Amino acid sequence: MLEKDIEKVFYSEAQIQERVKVLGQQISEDYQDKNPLVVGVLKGAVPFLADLVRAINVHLEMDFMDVSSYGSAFVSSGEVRILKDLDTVVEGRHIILVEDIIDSGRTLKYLVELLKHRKAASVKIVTMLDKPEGRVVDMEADYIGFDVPNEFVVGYGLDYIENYRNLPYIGVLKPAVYENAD
Ligand SMILES: O=P(O)(O)OC[C@H]1O[C@H](OP(=O)(O)OP(=O)(O)O)[C@H](O)[C@@H]1O
Ligand SMILES: Nc1nc2[nH]cnc2c(=O)[nH]1
Repeated sequence: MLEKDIEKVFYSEAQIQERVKVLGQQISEDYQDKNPLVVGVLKGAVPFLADLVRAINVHLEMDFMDVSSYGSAFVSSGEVRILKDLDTVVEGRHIILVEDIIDSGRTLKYLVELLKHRKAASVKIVTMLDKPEGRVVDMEADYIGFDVPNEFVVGYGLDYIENYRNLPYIGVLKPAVYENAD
């Protein structure tokens, strides 16, 4: 079972779901008649995006991008590459970028600049988690679920070598999990 690998829960399923509802209400108020394009950043944002769009009560469209910036399991390489681009034309659209976490800020900085270059009407960021102590570039989200300390977190989309994304809560792994990894 997955639970046995968890050392500490930072945010429970109930806390997350309650927070997602509030974010959805705020976004609904801010985006009336704007038909935003909600852009999920694969893969980590998928659980959050799935819950968030169902808490938003305005017309919207969805699309996805896949970018890679993580050199190893824990340390960002600093270089962002597009693995899957959007299918939608961005020019003139109000973009809501959905992320599971902002850590160094490099992924979002790259994406925001790209979308502005493509002449988006506006670009705003919603992230479930913000890790301010991890920041190496200047980047802030417009809507934030929760802050987390400078620890490697998993769950609710966040992985450790592709595992634990399906946990409905957010926490940290027991040290033994890392010790037993190859
Ligand atoms: O602020 P940063 O330091 O750039 O880190 C944040 C990014 O790192 C993770 O993605 P990852 O590249 O691990 O891909 P994944 O979503 O597929 O797990 C996360 O989902 C963010 O996209
Ligand atoms: N799983 C996971 N991925 C990240 N990407 C950037 N920071 C983190 C983190 O704390 N956990």
